[in-house]
Amino acid sequence: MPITKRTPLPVAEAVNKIMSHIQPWGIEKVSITECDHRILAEDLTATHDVPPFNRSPYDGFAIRSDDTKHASLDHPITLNVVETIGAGQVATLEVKSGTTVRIMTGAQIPDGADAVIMLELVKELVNDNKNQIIIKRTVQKDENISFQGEDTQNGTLLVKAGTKITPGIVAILATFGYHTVSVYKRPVVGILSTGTELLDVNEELKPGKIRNSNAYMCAAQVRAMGAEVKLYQHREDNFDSLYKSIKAALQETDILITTGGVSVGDYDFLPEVYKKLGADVLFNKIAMRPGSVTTVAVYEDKWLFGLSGNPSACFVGAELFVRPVILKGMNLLKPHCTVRNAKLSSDFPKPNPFTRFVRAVLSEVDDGNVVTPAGLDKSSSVSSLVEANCLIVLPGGTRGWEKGSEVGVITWHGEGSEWPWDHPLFSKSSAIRTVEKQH
Ligand SMILES: Nc1nc2c(c(=O)[nH]1)N[C@H]1C(S)=C(S)[C@@H](COP(=O)(O)OP(=O)(O)OC[C@H]3O[C@@H](n4cnc5c(N)ncnc54)[C@H](O)[C@@H]3O)O[C@H]1N2
Ligand code: MOO
Ligand SMILES: [Mg+2]
Repeated sequence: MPITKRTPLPVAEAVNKIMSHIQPWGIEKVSITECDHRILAEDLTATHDVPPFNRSPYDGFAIRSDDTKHASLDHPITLNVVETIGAGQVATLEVKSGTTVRIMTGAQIPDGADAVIMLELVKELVNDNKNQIIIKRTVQKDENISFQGEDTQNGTLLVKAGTKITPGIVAILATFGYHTVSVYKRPVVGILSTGTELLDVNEELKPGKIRNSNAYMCAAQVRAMGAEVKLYQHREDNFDSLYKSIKAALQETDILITTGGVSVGDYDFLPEVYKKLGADVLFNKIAMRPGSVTTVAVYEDKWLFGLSGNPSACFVGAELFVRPVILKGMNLLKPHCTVRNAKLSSDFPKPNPFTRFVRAVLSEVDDGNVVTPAGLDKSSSVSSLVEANCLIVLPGGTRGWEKGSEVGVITWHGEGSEWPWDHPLFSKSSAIRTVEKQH
């Protein structure tokens, strides 16, 4: 018989419990071509100045500015072109008074030169078989020179460990010669859906059956979190087969997410599976909606997430609880969902005995953020997940919220947050009337 008596834990305590069990996933070296979106396990410090030498930002002529001191429309000056260099070439001659080196963008400024004049601003001619230029204006010392170190100086800390690698960071890696880089390992996350009613995506509907959407949804969420997914064939609600499949999956995964079978029904076998495994169940009831039956357990050095079978509850469980385990284990500085504040665009009249996470659409308007509940607010809803880009967080013990209320919002987009739960995000409104908390 399933365990029917459960004590709901406040969300903050549930997240806290999880955080105190997280171990780092370890470090590995990966190639610069394979490091996108990975989390840096080392600080990136400039190992030389950028640019490493003074260079020309234009196609033009490297000159001595002093030569142009008296140049004007009425008194043009003439310089002899002694050499031509492109980027990657270094001049062999020094620029002496009366001479110039034709220089292309990116080439090192030749010795003797202290300025560059653009091609368009000179007149070129050949005189007596010699290439010459005529300049009709003065050029200041240091004009049009990109100086060594003006971008970055040797020794500057550019990116801290714990940062997600972006294309810009890849440019930094390449600039400083990192063909491999230390990153945090990605945990292998197994996903195994349970339910006799489940069909695979390629199967036709049959009476009483539905297609398994949770596994594919969770896989997409987990990949977006940067972990590796191992998708298992869904299983029927049969204790022996579930126990065997879960035990086997735990051999090859760091985290095993199951969906469904975690509540108190006759065919909800996950609680018994945890028992037989001897897993340490951190909690099996949370004071939240949806996803109140979300169960998290640790077994040896593995994690078991028993997410609800209801699609929206499953989605919320993954964002709230799986996300920080994956990301904190990679030492990401901000492993939780991003936190925002917004104004509610319409009444939300439902009472909230538990903290409620309402799927919603957050949009920025001129005078701040506005948030609108998305679609059917039932934990079984799948359609409300289409538009939703955030969850409104409504504290437990309230009877409903009026349009215009300031509410806290969390979103899986954005930079993440360090710890969204230790201060109330939430939400002031004259509309709140508190109710007795129900368990
Ligand atoms: N007497 C009680 N009944 C229920 C309680 C309770 O406290 N007492 N809790 C309810 C809540 S809240 C939720 S949420 C669900 C959770 O149920 P389970 O996690 O045990 O999930 P199942 O029973 O297997 O399925 C629930 C629902 O979701 C559908 N489902 C399951 N797997 C998938 C999938 N992979 N893809 C799409 N849809 C899936 C399933 O067909 C059911 O409709 O329990 C309530 N009951
Ligand atoms: O766990 Mo249920 O999703 O609270 O409805
Ligand atoms: Mg059930």
